[in-house]
Amino acid sequence: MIRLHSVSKVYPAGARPALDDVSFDIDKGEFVFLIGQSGSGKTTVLRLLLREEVSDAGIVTVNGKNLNRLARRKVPDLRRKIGCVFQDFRLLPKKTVYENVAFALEVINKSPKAIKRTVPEVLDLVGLQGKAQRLPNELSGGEQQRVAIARAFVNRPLVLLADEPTGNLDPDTSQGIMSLLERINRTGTTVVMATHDNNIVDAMRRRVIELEFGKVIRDQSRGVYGVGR
Ligand SMILES: Nc1ncnc2c1ncn2[C@@H]1O[C@H](COP(=O)(O)OP(=O)(O)OP(=O)(O)O)[C@@H](O)[C@H]1O
Repeated sequence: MIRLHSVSKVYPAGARPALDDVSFDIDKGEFVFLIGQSGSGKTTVLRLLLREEVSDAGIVTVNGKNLNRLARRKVPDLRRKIGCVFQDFRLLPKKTVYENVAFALEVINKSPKAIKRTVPEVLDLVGLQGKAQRLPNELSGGEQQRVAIARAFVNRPLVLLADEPTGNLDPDTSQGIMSLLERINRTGTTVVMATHDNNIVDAMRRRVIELEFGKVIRDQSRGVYGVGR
């Protein structure tokens, strides 16, 4: 589903490469943690997968497409296959929960009928039944992240990328968000999550890819946060 082959990335203003000869494969349906200190390159990996950045060397492949060669007009198609969740939720503040999720379908021209059917289904899935008419600022952080996940997942993407999704949440709330991501993963969606949260990584025992100064220093199935360095 995802392949990085000898990928390097140097930002124009960057003193050293953000990624330096990084290679790994992620199969369809895997759940992978990307860990590493601040600045180790985790977000850069996610940005390459979304084609927000292009690698300087090596090949990035998503769903069989070489992103280095992907025409600009094909980028929206790629992004439709990838849902994204961030630490800071990024909801539209003046839209309700329902509208935030519906908007993700409106922009890809889904019919009003399909939207009416799908949005309540996905709000149910994330445990927000009954909160559809709330505004984001009327929700807790955990609930806001559930809306963000609903929005990312409503289009049934092949891949869900999550950049520190629990970074602003307390441990209990984080646990709930992780259960939800696991559920989404069980539907067959590949999940790649960048995180600093050692408790979560240790509890989940999923594949761990660790970066340090832009290099992969560990790639372990059923890994924990701090072992194997
Ligand atoms: N737009 C940019 N221009 C210049 N350098 C950048 C840019 N974005 C990131 N970098 C640098 O690239 C390196 C990798 O950054 P990246 O954001 O991928 O790390 P990260 O592991 O996600 O960090 P964090 O955990 O803090 O989010 C860092 O040295 C960072 O300073």
